Amino acid sequence: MRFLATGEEMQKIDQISIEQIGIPGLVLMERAALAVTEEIEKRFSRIKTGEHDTGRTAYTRILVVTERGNNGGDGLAVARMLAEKGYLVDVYCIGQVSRATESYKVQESIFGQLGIKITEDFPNGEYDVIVDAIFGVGLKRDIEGIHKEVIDHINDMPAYVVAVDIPSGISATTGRVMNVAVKADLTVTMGLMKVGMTVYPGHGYCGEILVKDIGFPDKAVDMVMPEIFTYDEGDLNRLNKRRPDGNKGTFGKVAVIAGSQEISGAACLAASAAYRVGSGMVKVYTHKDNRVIVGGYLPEALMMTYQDEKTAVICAENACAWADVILIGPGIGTGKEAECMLKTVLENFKGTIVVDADGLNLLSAHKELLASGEISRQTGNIALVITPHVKEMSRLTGKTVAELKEAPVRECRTFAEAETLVCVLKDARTCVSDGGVHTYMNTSGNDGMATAGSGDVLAGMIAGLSAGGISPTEAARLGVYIHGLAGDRAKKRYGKAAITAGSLIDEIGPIMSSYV
Ligand SMILES: NC(=O)C1=CN([C@@H]2O[C@H](COP(=O)(O)OP(=O)(O)OC[C@H]3O[C@@H](n4cnc5c(N)ncnc54)[C@H](O)[C@@H]3O)[C@@H](O)[C@H]2O)[C@@H](O)CC1
Ligand SMILES: Nc1ncnc2c1ncn2[C@@H]1O[C@H](COP(=O)(O)OP(=O)(O)O)[C@@H](O)[C@H]1O
Ligand SMILES: [K+]
Repeated sequence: MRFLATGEEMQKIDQISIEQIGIPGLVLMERAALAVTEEIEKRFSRIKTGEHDTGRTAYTRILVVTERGNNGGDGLAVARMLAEKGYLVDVYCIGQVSRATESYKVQESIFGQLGIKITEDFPNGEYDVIVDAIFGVGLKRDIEGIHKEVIDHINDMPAYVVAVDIPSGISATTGRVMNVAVKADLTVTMGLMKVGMTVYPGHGYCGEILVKDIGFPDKAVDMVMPEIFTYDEGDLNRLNKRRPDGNKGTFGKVAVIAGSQEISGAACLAASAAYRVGSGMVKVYTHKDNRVIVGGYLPEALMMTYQDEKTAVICAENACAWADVILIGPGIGTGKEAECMLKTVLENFKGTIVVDADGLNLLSAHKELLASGEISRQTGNIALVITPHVKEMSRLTGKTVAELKEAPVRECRTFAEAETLVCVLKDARTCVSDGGVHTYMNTSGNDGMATAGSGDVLAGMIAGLSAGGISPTEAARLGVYIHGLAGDRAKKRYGKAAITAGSLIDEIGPIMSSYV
């Protein structure tokens, strides 16, 4: 588990490290600069290769662009370190002298001692590398005037761009482009990954991202305790180990209420995904027209079918009596039969319910259903997990898609807290909240997963993990994380464009195998 810091949280960590714990700011700055310098050295040697036969030595030319904040201070230290190593370095500083921070001034005075010049006009030369040290986490408002001109100019140049801490112009908190932003090839960020570099559009401006430890003490991070966290591969050990003496009842029974007269695939995908995360038994409740298709796709699935409202309710009642976890919604439509089944499940089931897709559209149209079982949810006896994408969330909350995209973490958490449920707000970066202080933000996966049925697979995975005995919140986080990893494996195997929902299911086993 690793924290992702907002701009404000990172500045607090900085401040506590320096002012309360006593680590000198310049020590942190030198370590930040060293980290950037080393990465440039790895990629560009001092003398350019392949140009010896011209008869003269060609040196790598580097332009460092700074403001007079501490990000600029990092930049000056990078310029000095590279110049000491023999690179040809020019430094261009924007900004008023009066705004210089103390650490910037120290770096500037070292420059004076060494006789390195800082220019106050954008140099005309050609550069191999540009180091962007204009703004870091201190960026506050939209960028205008000379700063905008300089950033536009950097983006027009053919050089390789290295951003110090974060590309200038990206909000470290929201990932928003503050009017204009540097498009980096590499971003070397200090201490913690920033939220704004994880979400879009910010992520798209970072290029390759490296997080460097520059000595912020854990104590400072613990004192701030950032609100957002993500998982990496080490977190797969949160999965339950399978019991060698277990039987199919031990590993959980999942009811998948999915599909309708017109739709059969959703039930197949969700049920199959529930099996692949380890469920002992999966029973599909679907329209009778789907019996042959589901049976053919997944002979392992148990099945019960309905053909009208009355038999739909019987199906839902059977699921309530049989299952440990019920997934309801993929492809069920929004007709009377679907509505009756959802109502029956929400009012009667005493376990974890996962509601997806059409189930969510029905909830939007019948908000009173959200209240059924809320008291039992408050006491922790049962749980409700919802998996809306932003459009479905918009229908549920009445907020616009733009409003939700502006603050997905806040919206996800607020809704989860207000309705006592686990909310999985799906997008390119999916958030999971159970209303608690900390929100999970997923960082696995890729745009190849924007393919029909991908959400059905996720819903089946969450239901299956939860039936295996993992708490609903953890099942939602791990489900989202593994779903993304499956997307990343499928991307390597087939290429992004060729990923299908079915190909995601095939990747689940290898991901889980070493941990379960
Ligand atoms: N405190 C320290 O000594 C350390 C700071 N570090 C670096 O310092 C950065 C943060 O430094 P600062 O807090 O000084 O801020 P920045 O260097 O990010 O920003 C510079 C200044 O620009 C001004 N500004 C903000 N938005 C503007 C806009 N739209 N147009 C014009 N001016 C604007 C702000 O007033 C700010 O003081 C980090 O990102 C990191 O790179 C790290 O080196 C670690 C150590
Ligand atoms: N650009 C993207 N990057 C990463 N994951 C994505 C991206 N676009 C979609 N996804 C993921 O794919 C899934 C799509 O689910 P959903 O919208 O419900 O599709 P469907 O209804 O077709 O199954 C979600 O888990 C979502 O997070
Ligand atoms: K920067």
